[in-house]
Amino acid sequence: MRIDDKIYVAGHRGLVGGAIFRALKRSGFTNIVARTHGELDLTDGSAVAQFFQTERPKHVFMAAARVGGIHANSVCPADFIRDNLLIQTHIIDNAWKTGVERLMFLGSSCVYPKLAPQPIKEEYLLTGPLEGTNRPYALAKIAGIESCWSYNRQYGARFLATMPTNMYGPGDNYHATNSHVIPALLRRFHEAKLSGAAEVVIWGSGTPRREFLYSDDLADACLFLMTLDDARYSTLLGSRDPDEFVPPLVNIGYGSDVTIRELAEMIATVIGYEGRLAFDPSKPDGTPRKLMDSGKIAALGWTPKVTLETGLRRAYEDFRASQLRAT
Ligand SMILES: NC(=O)C1=CN([C@@H]2O[C@H](COP(=O)(O)OP(=O)(O)OC[C@H]3O[C@@H](n4cnc5c(N)ncnc54)[C@H](OP(=O)(O)O)[C@@H]3O)[C@@H](O)[C@H]2O)C=CC1
Ligand SMILES: C[C@H]1O[C@H](OP(=O)(O)OP(=O)(O)OC[C@H]2O[C@@H](n3cnc4c(=O)[nH]c(N)nc43)[C@H](O)[C@@H]2O)[C@@H](O)[C@@H](O)C1=O
Repeated sequence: MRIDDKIYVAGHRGLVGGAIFRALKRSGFTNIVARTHGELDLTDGSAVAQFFQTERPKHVFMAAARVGGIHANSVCPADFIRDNLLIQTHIIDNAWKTGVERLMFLGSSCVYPKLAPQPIKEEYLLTGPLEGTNRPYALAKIAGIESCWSYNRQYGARFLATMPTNMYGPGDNYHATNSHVIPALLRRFHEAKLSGAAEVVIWGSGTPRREFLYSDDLADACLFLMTLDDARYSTLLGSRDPDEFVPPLVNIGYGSDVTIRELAEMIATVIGYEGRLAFDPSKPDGTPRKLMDSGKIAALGWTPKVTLETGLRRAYEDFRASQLRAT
């Protein structure tokens, strides 16, 4: 990627797309194109075709998707599989048709089997059943990986799929029920502190383990991969032989995980909440553990910088700023 190449960031107002957009600006990239959801609905195939024909970006970061936490995935499975299949199919196909040179598709660690051995290596994809709450979303993401691989094999495209772990950071979705665990608990503990509530209820048993990566670190990893020299980038693009199971896939994780109880305790400390923690077993736990093996990207020279404690403090500042903006 050269500094003046035209780069399209899909989903640039989201958690991840926003971080990628900021990282590109910080790194001096001058020709970034972006559209809000209102300006370009990526589920509309002809609008997407028109956009690519007109703008002709050279590189694409695909951070637009229907995204949500365990509850949103459980109650809207049709929306998650439909929108994600449509968005990614339209972008990938039009990127190929208009000669995009490098494209990064963002999947998620939920593509791996529910009971995959830990830490999860890229090669564990499709080796076992998926977790139920997010199977439709995960299957769409697996189709995205297979699409990148298929376009690489059939058309010589150079599309790469990255699988980030659970993320958090500035601009997150702080909705009380549809969000991921970190933004949800930042809100809940903050409100409990303000109201003097004696306890905060946390969904599930508190025993599932999760690996959390700060969004600016993920953006840094995405730029790192997209700016690799051709020789090293080419090693990531998957096997030419469909029987050799090497998809164009790279895990991006933090390197260690915590239980949801430990996470809640950290958030309580960051916020200064001193009441009790209660657990609600009627809510789903989801996958028991999904710690990824990020050895492939580490071997290329990338590691994360922001610790979970620092990231949680920054995320809480962002939550408070978002509250002030809303008043
Ligand atoms: N957050 C996480 O923990 C993780 C995220 N990921 C992946 O990272 C990527 C980005 O996720 P994240 O930033 O968290 O999600 P967000 O919900 O924060 O952002 C998604 C963005 O996509 C846009 N978008 C959604 N639907 C459409 C559409 N039909 N047309 C145009 N734009 C659309 C949204 O716009 P609007 O809000 O206006 O609808 C929003 O800007 C996704 O591919 C996700 O799977 C992977 C692992 C973990
Ligand atoms: C990124 C990832 O995000 C989702 O998968 P998930 O890892 O289960 O993410 P989550 O953040 O929603 O929950 C993590 C854990 O935390 C517990 N938990 C406690 N209290 C709250 C709570 O208040 N909200 C939420 N959301 N979870 C809570 C919750 O019960 C679960 O055990 C998928 O959509 C999937 O598609 C995906 O890719």
